[in-house]
Amino acid sequence: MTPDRFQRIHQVLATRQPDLTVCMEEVHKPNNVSAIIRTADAVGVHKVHAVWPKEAMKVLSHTSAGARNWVELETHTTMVNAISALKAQGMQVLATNLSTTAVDFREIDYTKPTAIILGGEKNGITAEALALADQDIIIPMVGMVQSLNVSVASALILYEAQRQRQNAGMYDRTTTLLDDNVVNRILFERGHPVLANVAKQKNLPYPQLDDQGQIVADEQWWAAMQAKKIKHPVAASEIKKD
Ligand SMILES: C[S@@+](CC[C@H](N)C(=O)[O-])C[C@H]1O[C@@H](n2cnc3c(N)ncnc32)[C@H](O)[C@@H]1O
Repeated sequence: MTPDRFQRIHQVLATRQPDLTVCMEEVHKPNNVSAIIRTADAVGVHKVHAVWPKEAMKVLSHTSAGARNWVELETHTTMVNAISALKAQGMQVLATNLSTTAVDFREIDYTKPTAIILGGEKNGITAEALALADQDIIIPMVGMVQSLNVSVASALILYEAQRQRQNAGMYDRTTTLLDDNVVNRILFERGHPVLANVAKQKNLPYPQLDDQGQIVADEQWWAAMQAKKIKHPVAASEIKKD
């Protein structure tokens, strides 16, 4: 990994907001999923959540957009599971809902740990998710059309969150809030993609990286690589043996 690339990844990770996320409830159109993930990346969301309508969506979502390489995706089998996981992380859960009781999305304090639930294209958010959420929010509309596209709605809300967090200095960081193990994994997968693929295919643990993002292959890791007869030329050149 070049020093420039390492610096760039480092800067991106420093501005990640682990306590801001979206949860897609049965959003099924790949272009919408991609657009939501792309906006999430742009405002510094580290991980998005989803409950997919069909099993097949899992594969689809994993191959959707370039931004998917930078934003983690956690899938849940039900909204009950998803919302309880988000609440367990201390997040306020906001349900985007086209109802008269929902509050204007700009009235919310997004500097608090926040998860935004987005509903499916056809049916919107389910009654189950609404019952579990802490608050309904709405983007006011005065036109003839009843609703916005779900990815547009997510972008408007995420950018309001970004604006508030920027004003609060929450992006002015030089070190990341993410866990060391998560940072190590991201730096390895993004900084050494060929070798990371080999490690994934061969089911090998990831090596530790030094403070410049270079691989430090300890004896055990090196032995595991040798045992699997890994001879990939890039792999060999990327490893700094202890
Ligand atoms: C196309 S809309 C779903 C419309 C659906 N017929 C309904 O009644 O909810 C898809 C999703 O986009 C989001 N959305 C669209 N317009 C919105 C608005 N004005 N306020 C808040 N969320 C909105 C919500 O997450 C919604 O579930």
